[in-house]
Amino acid sequence: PSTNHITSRKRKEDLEVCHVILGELEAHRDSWPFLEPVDRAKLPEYFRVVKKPMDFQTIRCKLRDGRYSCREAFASDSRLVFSNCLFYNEDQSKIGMAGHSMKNFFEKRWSELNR
Ligand SMILES: Cn1cc(C(=O)NCCN)ccc1=O
Repeated sequence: PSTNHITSRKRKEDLEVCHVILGELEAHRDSWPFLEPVDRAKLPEYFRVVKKPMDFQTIRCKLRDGRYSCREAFASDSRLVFSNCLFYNEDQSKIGMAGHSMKNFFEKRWSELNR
């Protein structure tokens, strides 16, 4: 029971950190390309090249449904949003620049909350 108690407290702390960061990502001025899944109807080729699409709405649903086992699983989905973006978009494009901005913001806040 004691180890389970620790893991459940740790898990609660992990989920809290994820909620804080996700809220900040969603509220960021440069979040607009990432708030919802890329539109399959508008960009069919996107789904041919990006094997694991991810976005903040999907992350929000997974967090709400308790589908993140730990904070690192949340971090890896967050990083997937940014790596997909920088793979598909030119660095100097509007969406590419938003991706760099959001990636830098995430990594800064992630390191601050995990210090
Ligand atoms: C992340 N990402 C988003 C879009 C997009 O069109 N988002 C909807 C903006 N309203 C296109 C390419 C891409 O990599």
